[in-house]
Amino acid sequence: MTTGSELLELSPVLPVVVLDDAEHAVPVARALHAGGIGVVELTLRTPAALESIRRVAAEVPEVVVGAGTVTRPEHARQAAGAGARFLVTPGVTDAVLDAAFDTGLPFLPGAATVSEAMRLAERGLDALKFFPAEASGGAAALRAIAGPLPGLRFCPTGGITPASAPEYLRLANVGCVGGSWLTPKDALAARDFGRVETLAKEAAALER
Ligand SMILES: O=C(O)C(=O)C[C@H](O)[C@H](O)COP(=O)(O)O
Repeated sequence: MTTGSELLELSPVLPVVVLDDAEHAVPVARALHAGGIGVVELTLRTPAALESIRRVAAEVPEVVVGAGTVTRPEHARQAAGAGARFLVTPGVTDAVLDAAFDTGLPFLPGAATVSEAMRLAERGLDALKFFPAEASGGAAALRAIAGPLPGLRFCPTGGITPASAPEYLRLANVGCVGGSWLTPKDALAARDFGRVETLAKEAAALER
């Protein structure tokens, strides 16, 4: 996988995972894989994130691990150093964009408006994260954007549920959806990785 567009093809759902404990990283990645999902976005929101990326990259190579919540240039460099194979940002600044390009990794930059999407397209990007998806108009907004910007494809994320995912996945300009529902906080705290596997199975079966 070398481009953002290819990243969109890996799974109907890109699991967005917040880990408080790096000990959970490998069992979560294995549970997702057992459920049929071979990609995971570990968010850089917790002190455990970089170590978690390192562990999944080293111990679960069958899962493509990436870093989410890349909001500062150094995040991009740190994530690449830890072994992340892609980056996801909720939005962009020029510095974050430059740092993401510098890593050479595929990445999904966040955009919530037509103007933001056009700026990213000008930089040669054709696969974007639509964030925050539900709050920014949801599937109706993406349907409207497809008219003027037919060359762009999206991974809508933010407020998406198993119930709302199918409507997004039916859109021609949606490659996959992002969501945190596959790894509920209480399931992780209880080390209930079987639940993660079950949720992954249901997500992997979603049609697009
Ligand atoms: O951390 C980031 O980089 C973000 O941009 C936010 C996440 O993608 C969403 O918080 C996931 O959304 P939920 O599925 O609604 O929990």
